[in-house]
Amino acid sequence: MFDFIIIGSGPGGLALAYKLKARNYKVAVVEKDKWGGTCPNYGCDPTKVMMAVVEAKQHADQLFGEGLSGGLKIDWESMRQRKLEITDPYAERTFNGLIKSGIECIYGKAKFTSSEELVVDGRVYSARKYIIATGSRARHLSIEGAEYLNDSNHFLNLEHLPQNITFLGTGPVGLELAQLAKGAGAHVTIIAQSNLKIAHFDKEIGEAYLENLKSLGIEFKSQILISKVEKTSKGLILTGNNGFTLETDFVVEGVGRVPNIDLLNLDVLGVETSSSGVIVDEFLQSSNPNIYALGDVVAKSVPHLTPVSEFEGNYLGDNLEMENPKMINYPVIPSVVYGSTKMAEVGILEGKNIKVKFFDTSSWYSYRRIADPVAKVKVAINDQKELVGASIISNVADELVNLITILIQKKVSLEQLDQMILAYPTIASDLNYFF
Ligand SMILES: Cc1cc2nc3c(=O)[nH]c(=O)nc-3n(C[C@H](O)[C@H](O)[C@H](O)COP(=O)(O)OP(=O)(O)OC[C@H]3O[C@@H](n4cnc5c(N)ncnc54)[C@H](O)[C@@H]3O)c2cc1C
Ligand SMILES: NC(=O)c1ccc[n+]([C@@H]2O[C@H](COP(=O)([O-])OP(=O)(O)OC[C@H]3O[C@@H](n4cnc5c(N)ncnc54)[C@H](O)[C@@H]3O)[C@@H](O)[C@H]2O)c1
Repeated sequence: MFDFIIIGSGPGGLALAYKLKARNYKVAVVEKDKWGGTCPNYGCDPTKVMMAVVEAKQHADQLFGEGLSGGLKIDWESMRQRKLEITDPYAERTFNGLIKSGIECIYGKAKFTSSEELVVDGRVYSARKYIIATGSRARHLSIEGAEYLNDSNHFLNLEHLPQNITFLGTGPVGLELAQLAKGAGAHVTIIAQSNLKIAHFDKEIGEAYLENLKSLGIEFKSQILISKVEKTSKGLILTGNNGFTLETDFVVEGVGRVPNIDLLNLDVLGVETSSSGVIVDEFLQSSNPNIYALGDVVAKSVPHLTPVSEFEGNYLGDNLEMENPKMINYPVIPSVVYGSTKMAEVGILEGKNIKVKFFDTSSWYSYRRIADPVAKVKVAINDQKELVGASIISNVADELVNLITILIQKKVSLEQLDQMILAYPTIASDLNYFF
């Protein structure tokens, strides 16, 4: 009998496993696929390793004629090989790390029985408490010819890059993978089912991000709902509303994700779920007191991101079975859509007594230096003169949003910032201009 069995070895499950082990509990982790979960094997890490190559080329292109000459070309096959070399060893390293720490690793598909036992590929295990950390998987459209649609995993594993690639959806999956395909030389189209906009992001910054993608040569088709995919001798034909048709070689769905709850047989334990995942309270406890959930599998309003899953894993690791557990209290959470030009957002941008300031930073020295093509920052400031939110587009938006996140979370004032010396010229040395 274990104290805790964690189902899923993604960033959330791992953070929790190590915390509970450090508290001397008997812990097991169950995994049905690659140890480490989505982020290192199929998500954040493989996409950003490949993006580094695309970024390097675009940064060089930005300086073309300004001291740089000659052209660079991206080779998909070696870019993919580099990704495999960096990310492939991760699963084995994760497994070895767990074993070395004395955490039991159980390989296979987990499923509950009515007596609160866990069956993993026919073997039965039990624990005092279980934590569901099973993440999510790509949502697939149910349309005619759906078998010709691919998800992000298929795209990232392509040995050769097709000439014409079409992405469905303008979420981060579609927008980021489209830039990898375009950077490596494919003709790329993104199809949006509604008007062109990027959900949750500031309208103006989102529009600037889409305009930048168009300037790179990515084509957009808006208000198109694809209803059929047909295979022909030349490739694929997509059919949509209003007589829309498009010939293409390869289609990638970036139409959201579904929680991995269906395999677990949660109904027999009275665990409440919705189509968005496991329903939990502010202690991450489900409607069955012996079952908790964390990470992407949870139905929640905070974003489904790696650091959020890790935060929840650490939270449970510190609070499970403590006499006075604290309620989970999320800090401000930054989100980034990557690319050479990145879009990033944190905190709030409107509200009572909040003033919004807009800066076109493309003429600032830090941005001129790298010939950043689109650089804008919107910040929100409260009546205490503290930053409470920001929306950013630039080559360095990911770094800037993290710095602003620290300022917001720690309520750093301009006076406090002025007491610090930060290396110049860097993105940090501009921070006091935003107040
Ligand atoms: C293409 C892509 C790019 C992304 N890029 C970023 C990014 O740049 N930054 C970012 O923060 N986030 C990014 N994400 C999101 C990030 O990957 C997830 O938020 C994160 O991995 C969630 O962690 P988790 O621990 O909740 O679940 P997961 O990492 O999904 O882990 C869950 C694990 O549970 C296992 N499992 C499921 N069911 C069972 C079962 N019945 N039995 C046993 N095991 C089971 C799965 O095999 C999986 O390994 C990206 C996602 C994708 C798809
Ligand atoms: N940079 C990052 O942090 C990053 C990168 C990639 C993925 N992720 C995470 O992965 C998850 C999934 O991302 P995603 O982009 O797949 O999902 P998403 O939910 O963010 O976006 C889905 C998109 O698909 C569109 N859509 C839905 N149905 C459609 C249809 N029938 N036809 C065309 N378009 C349709 C939606 O309008 C939306 O634009 C998110 O939780 C995200 O946080 C994060």
